[in-house]
Parts: sequence; C-alpha cells; structure tokens
Amino acid sequence: MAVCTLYTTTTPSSLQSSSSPCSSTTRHLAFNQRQQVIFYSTTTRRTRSWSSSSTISCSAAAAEKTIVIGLAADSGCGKSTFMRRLTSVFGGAAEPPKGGNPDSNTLISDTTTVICLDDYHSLDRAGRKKEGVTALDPRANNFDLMYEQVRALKDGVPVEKPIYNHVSGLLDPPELIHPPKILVIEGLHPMYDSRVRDLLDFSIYLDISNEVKFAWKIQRDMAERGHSLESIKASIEARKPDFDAYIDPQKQYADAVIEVLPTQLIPGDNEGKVLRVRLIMKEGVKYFSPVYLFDEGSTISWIPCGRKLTCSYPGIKFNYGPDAYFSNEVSVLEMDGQFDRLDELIYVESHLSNISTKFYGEVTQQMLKHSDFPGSNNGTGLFQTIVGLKIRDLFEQIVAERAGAPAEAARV
Ligand SMILES: Nc1ncnc2c1ncn2[C@@H]1O[C@H](COP(=O)(O)OP(=O)(O)OP(=O)(O)O)[C@@H](O)[C@H]1O
Ligand SMILES: O=C(CO)[C@H](O)[C@H](O)COP(=O)(O)O
Repeated sequence: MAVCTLYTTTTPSSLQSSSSPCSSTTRHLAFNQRQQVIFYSTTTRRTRSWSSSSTISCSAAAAEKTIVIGLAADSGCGKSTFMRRLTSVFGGAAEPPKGGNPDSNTLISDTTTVICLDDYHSLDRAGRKKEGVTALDPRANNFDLMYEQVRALKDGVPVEKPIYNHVSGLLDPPELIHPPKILVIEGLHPMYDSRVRDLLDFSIYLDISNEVKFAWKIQRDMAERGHSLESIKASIEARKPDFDAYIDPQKQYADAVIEVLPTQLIPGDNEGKVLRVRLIMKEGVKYFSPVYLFDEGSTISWIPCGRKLTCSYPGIKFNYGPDAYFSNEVSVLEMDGQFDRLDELIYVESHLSNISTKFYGEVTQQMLKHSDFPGSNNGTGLFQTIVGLKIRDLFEQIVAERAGAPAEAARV
C-alpha cells in the first residue's frame, strides 16, 4: 500500500462531506493498489490556506512500518551528541528538512528521522511564564498530538508536526514529516505518556547525575553561551522539582539506561571531568541481548591498564554483572576512568561480546571517527556507540523478521 499526502484547496468531491476548506485538519490519504482512498486524518493546530490546485506526494518508505526509538533526558545531557553517534552508525549525514524552517529541530538522514519532542510544547515561552509552569511540566506539552503523530508515522502516514522555535521561544508553523525507516523521538518526555510509550520499539534514558549535569552546564552555558554561574545554578534549581516529578521517573521504563556519575577512582572528586558510566540493560527485551564482558551472567571486575592499554592517573576500571533495576532483571556494564589513546580501545572492544558489530573493531572505528564529540574518551561515548550498534541490530532483526528471513548481519 502506498501512503500519500494530499495538499489541496479543492476538497475532492468524495470527501466533501468530511472536509472543509476552513477546517484545521490536514488530510492524509492512503491509497491501496486500486487507488481507492483509505481515509486518515491528523488534526493540526494551524489552519491551512487553500488554493485551487492539488498535489499528491507519495512516500516510498511508507510501505514499511516505521521503527520507533525513544530517547529521554533532561536538557543539556547529551541527547544531540548521542543522536549524532546513532545516525553515524547508519551512515550518511543527518540534516534539517531541506528548504524548511532554519530553526527546525528535526534531523533527517537516509535511514533515520530524529524529532525533538520540544516541538510538542503546547505553551510557548511567554505562555509558560504567564502560567507559571516549566517546559518539563506535562501541562506545557500536548501529549494527545504527540501520540497521534507518532502513531501515524509508525503506521506509515506523514504528519504535519509543529515546531517549537528555541530561538524565538514561539510555536512556528508546522513542518511535513514523512515516515522514515527509523523514527527517533528525543526529548524530555518520550516515555511519560503510556500511549506514546507503548509505541516505542526500544527506549533509552540518559541519566546524568546532578554533579555531572552541573559541570556540563557550566562548561556549555558559561563558556559557550556567556551565562553566569549564578544563573546556571538558579536554572538547575528551578527545574529540579519538575525534573524529579516528570522526567526522572521515566527511567524505570527504559530498555537501556546510560547512567553518568562522578568517578570513584579519585576520592572526593567533584570536578566532573573523570566519569563513572554505567550501561544498564534490561533482560528479556525482544531483539535486544545485553552486552557482556568476558562471560555472560558472571560478575567481573577488570582493570585493563598495562601492556595493552595506556592509562594515566587515575586509570580505568570496568565492572560487569547481573543486577536489579526498578524490580527488573538487568545486566550492568560499568566503566570508570578515561582512555588516553583511542586507537587502543580495540583491546577493550575485543573483550566485550554481543556488541552487534559487523566487523572486528567497528566500535573503535566509530569512536575514532568522532573523537571530537564530547565523551569520546570515556564510557559515555563508548556506551552511546554500543547502544547505536544495538539499535541497528534491532532494526535489522525486525526488518528480517518481517521479510520472513533471518538477519544477514554477522554479529560479533
Ligand atoms: N559525554 C559527554 N561528556 C562531556 N560533556 C558532555 C557529554 N555530553 C554532553 N556534554 C556536554 O553537554 C553539552 C550538551 O550536549 P548535547 O547538546 O548533546 O545535549 P542535549 O541534551 O542535546 O542538549 P539540549 O537539549 O539542551 O539541546 C555539550 O555541549 C557538552 O558540553
Ligand atoms: O528543557 C528544554 C528542552 O530542551 C527547554 O528548556 C524547553 O524546550 C524550553 O525551551 P526554552 O529554553 O526555549 O524556553
């Protein structure tokens, strides 16, 4: 079945009864092979202007069901960096929609489309100020529309998604989003609403501890955006109650959590430069088998520093083992410390199993390719890369299953 979007002023006669040129409904029409119209509609918050011509654009990718990935984290916690690592695993560059709003938050590559859930803010900056709510408060977000549109995309139907403009703080006119092979919904609330949560094929939560969040915020907002230390502290404090109430609890639903904590290798460290990073992987998730170190299910503590891995102070330590997380059975892989030489990462990679690489050294290659990304010398970059490879593997398994054949990818 081809799925097409109809942009028209002249309402087709067959739809006259259900359509009005003044309505705020964008009509998405699905055609079956005999060109009969299967009606589908998505309500948008904008009234379309109607002219005399009609254009029908068909999306080739829509014949396949879109796989939906959710990535949750607070602002400034590395979502964009993770997205760049993920899209790189699939190849090709991710860019904003061509010819669209220059302030669009969407990133499109051949395989993936990343949409930012800030686009579902129902209140703009002034509106939030007036109502006295933060962007983290569910009352500032339109979960009905989020659900409708993610469901439509999953079903292969294009949508007109609103845009929240981070520059102006206003809600801009919507942009057309076609169903991709992989849709990533990233932002504050991908797992907050149970209807949206149920649409996710895989979910990730970036759990950055307060100490580290503060260090990153200072680094970015002070150094790059000219904010004062006091204003950064005040902004973190102001967000905290809503963060604790609405964002943090989502981690219980995530299939994988990347937890970022201060190092334990330097007693009393509060600089936030050396990090202890934990990859918490839920057991029993379809199409996802946790990564392991040396021997699956055992408990391992490993210091790889020595002849094959150069480490300066305070060194590197890995831990791996089974655990429980919000009453779920999980496997946890932990790395504390940072790499001195990324090319030597191959030594660590060769001791990890189930990493879903297509060739020996793929993790190291990805890390070297993006050595300028934040976190490339520590567990954040390593685990984000591995989760990217696991998502590719999950995607290939689902596609292969739909085609009725086992996945071809040789997995290490
Ligand atoms: N792994 C990391 N190690 C060190 N610093 C990091 C890491 N990830 C992110 N940062 C810091 O946090 C900043 C924000 O990262 P990024 O833009 O990826 O986050 P984000 O969640 O997309 O932010 P926002 O939602 O505000 O756009 C970076 O500029 C960097 O200073
Ligand atoms: O938490 C956020 C998600 O990135 C932003 O703070 C939210 O989108 C509000 O944006 P703005 O800073 O433009 O008021």
